[in-house]
Amino acid sequence: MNDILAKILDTKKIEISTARQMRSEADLLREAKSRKDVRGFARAIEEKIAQGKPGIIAEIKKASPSRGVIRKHFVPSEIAASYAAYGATCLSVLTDIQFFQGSYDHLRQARAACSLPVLRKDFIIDPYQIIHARALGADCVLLIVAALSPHQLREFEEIAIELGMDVLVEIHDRAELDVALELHTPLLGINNRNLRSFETSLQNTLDLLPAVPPHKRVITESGILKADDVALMRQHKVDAFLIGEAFMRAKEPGVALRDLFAAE
Ligand SMILES: O=P(O)(O)OC[C@@H](O)[C@@H](O)c1c[nH]c2ccccc12
Repeated sequence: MNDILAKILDTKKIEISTARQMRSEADLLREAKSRKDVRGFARAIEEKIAQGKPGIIAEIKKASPSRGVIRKHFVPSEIAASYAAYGATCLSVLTDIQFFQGSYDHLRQARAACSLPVLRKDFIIDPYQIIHARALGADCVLLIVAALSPHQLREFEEIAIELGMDVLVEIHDRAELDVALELHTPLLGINNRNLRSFETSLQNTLDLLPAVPPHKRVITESGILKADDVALMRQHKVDAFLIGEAFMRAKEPGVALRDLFAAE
């Protein structure tokens, strides 16, 4: 696996073993369980869609391996407040340090600045990170099928649910879809960006749609940049979106969100 995802996952292993030395899993678990402040992530999306509006997960990310630095003026609390003011449904906050210039503090600050449910956006390969997510305040975790075995996916979903969080399972192709369908979560993210090559095509969501059973909530992820992209997805009954770059490049991210969905 000589690709970007493989590099990220190798780095994660080191990050996690260092984190474990700083703080034990048992200690983290105590903190995670003592928090009684979970915000319903999946529920927020369903409520929006029930009102006939799109569910919008607005992402807070400073940089990415494919784009470099996306946003120089980066204040997570300001961005979160702006998203909330202009109608975002949920937040997604990158906590990966090495490749996305994220941080745990970004998540804490963003969540404290609004009342929206928050997804910890990271590459989860160890239960420690799920427990850490809740200790930080996350309401949902991302599980990437390309990064995990079917056994790990089931085990990790269990741990997240046990802590009261929702799970967004991310797929990229048909084989991954079949694995994801074994999980309980209704939230199915179809990434238009291949995490191995970083190429993006919205056609990826459209191609996989017919194979998705009706009880799953499809969230189209990555590469949604213009109103036409939103319209194309809505025509195909895709009502939930995960969008980062298009908002992060704008002066006022919330305004960009409102404008992108002005026709909806
Ligand atoms: O910035 P974009 O193209 O709107 O994409 C957002 C989000 O989908 C993307 O950041 C993403 C999707 N899956 C991921 C997994 C890890 C890191 C990042 C991601």
